[in-house]
Amino acid sequence: MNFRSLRDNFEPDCADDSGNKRLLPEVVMLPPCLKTCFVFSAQFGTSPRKKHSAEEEGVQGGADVHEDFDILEDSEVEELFQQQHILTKVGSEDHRVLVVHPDVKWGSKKPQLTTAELMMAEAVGLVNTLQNWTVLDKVILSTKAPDRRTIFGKGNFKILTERIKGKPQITAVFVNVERLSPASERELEEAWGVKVLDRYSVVLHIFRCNARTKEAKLQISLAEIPLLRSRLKDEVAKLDQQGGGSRYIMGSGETFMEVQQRLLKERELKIRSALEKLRKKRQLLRSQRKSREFPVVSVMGYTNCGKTTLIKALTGDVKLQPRDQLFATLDVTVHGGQLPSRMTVLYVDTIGFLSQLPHQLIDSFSATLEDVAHSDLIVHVRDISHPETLNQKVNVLNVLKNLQIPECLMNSIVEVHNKIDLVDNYEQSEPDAVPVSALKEQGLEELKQRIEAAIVKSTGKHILTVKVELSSAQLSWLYKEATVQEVDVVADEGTALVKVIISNMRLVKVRFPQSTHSAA
Ligand SMILES: Nc1nc2c(ncn2[C@@H]2O[C@H](COP(=O)(O)OP(=O)(O)OP(=O)(O)O)[C@@H](O)[C@H]2O)c(=O)[nH]1
Ligand SMILES: [Mg+2]
Repeated sequence: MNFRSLRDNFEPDCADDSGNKRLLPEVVMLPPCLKTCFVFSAQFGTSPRKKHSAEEEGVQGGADVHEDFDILEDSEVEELFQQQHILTKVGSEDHRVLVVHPDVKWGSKKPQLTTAELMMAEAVGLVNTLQNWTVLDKVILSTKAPDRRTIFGKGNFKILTERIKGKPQITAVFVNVERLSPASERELEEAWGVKVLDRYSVVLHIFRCNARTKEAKLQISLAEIPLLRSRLKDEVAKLDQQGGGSRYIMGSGETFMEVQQRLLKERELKIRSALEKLRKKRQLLRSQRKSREFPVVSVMGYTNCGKTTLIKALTGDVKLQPRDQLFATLDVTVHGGQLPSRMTVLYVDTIGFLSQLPHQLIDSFSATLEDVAHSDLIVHVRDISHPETLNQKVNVLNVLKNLQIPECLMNSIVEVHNKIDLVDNYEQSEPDAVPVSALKEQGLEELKQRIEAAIVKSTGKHILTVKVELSSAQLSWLYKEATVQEVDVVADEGTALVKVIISNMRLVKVRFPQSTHSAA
């Protein structure tokens, strides 16, 4: 018996004690491959048929979940997202870039688990992610003290300067360090006569180009505040040298610096309060999802490892658009999918991680990542074909630790080795990892089974089949309290075998016979 006929057959049973017609299980608006099945909501009510679609809960569809947030005007967000003049140095123009990687060979600043060549490759990848930006030249130069203003010692600095001067086509130099001080940036720009960028400004620029939703735009604007602050200090220091920065502005009783700082503070407060509004909405969506008992699976991993592709393969959501680009996904989006036992889960697509991503950048995205701490399971996707796959794993786990993810979630992470199609003779090095190719849709059934087992464990759910008397209220109780997966009516007995997924808490209340009981 299929679910549609079930729904038709059992409609008369769905009246509550007061005689009101109860809500029937609704079709959840899931991706096309799932549309044929019904998800029986635990939501019964006395109100007229109120549709509880997954879309209402922020489940996609593909369209951007946060676009539905109507609590903030577009113009309000756009105003806050407008690039500030102190930051326009990255601007909208195209760039021909020289990438320089300072290689620290000794001491505590020497990077572990990676090489200068791999770090250079990642820096080049960042530039190539930007449309119309090209890498014209690249060079690795050693340095003992990357913190000094000119990054390099005299000899290497001279070599670099000559190289830049010898290529007049170069419009910008990307120094692959986390953050340059404004004074250092200014000194280098004066010496080289071109724009000088660090990792923070390049990543921020990528974020700016990829931001689609209000939340992403606000988070980026927030991440820019520290940059604005340090640049402001530098500008004022420059003005002071010319004898102007600390002067009072006529009639205001404030110096130029004080006015600018006040404006910046006001801007920061506006952004934070706008983000807080979105956060409240997010909390609401989260609690709605919880009350519907859809388990939530957060899909995390290094940028470009294939998170979006994997969710697309698991859910069939054709609107998802994986891209060979760093930070293609900047917004947390939620997509419904089904596990082997027909349990519906919500996959959360998240922003990717990057090594040496400045903390302030991560902090500004922490509200987005708040959802992760509230999920039932984390799936950690790794690009197993990447030469730095191990380093990337360490990086992701470190960020997760810093996000204060509950220990039980950290201990139950399902690790996925993605892109096995790109590895010749792939051999599983870590027995607990699940090998897949999200692109070629290989290994997905095994992965779904692993996810299901982990979800059942983490949520304390049970999958069981119970026998119900059709003349009693047992069936409607199950519809209300559990996820009904299958109903087999034994017509001459007046009974039905009902396969359900039920939480531990509700299981205690089940008083009718269980024919099979698989606490999976
Ligand atoms: N060959 C191969 N390519 C894959 C596989 N999975 C993903 N890709 C490719 O890897 C690139 C990145 O995929 P995405 O799914 O956008 O990666 P992501 O982790 O969501 O990236 P960000 O959102 O930028 O962090 C795309 O070009 C995908 O087609 C796979 O299993 N095999
Ligand atoms: Mg993505």
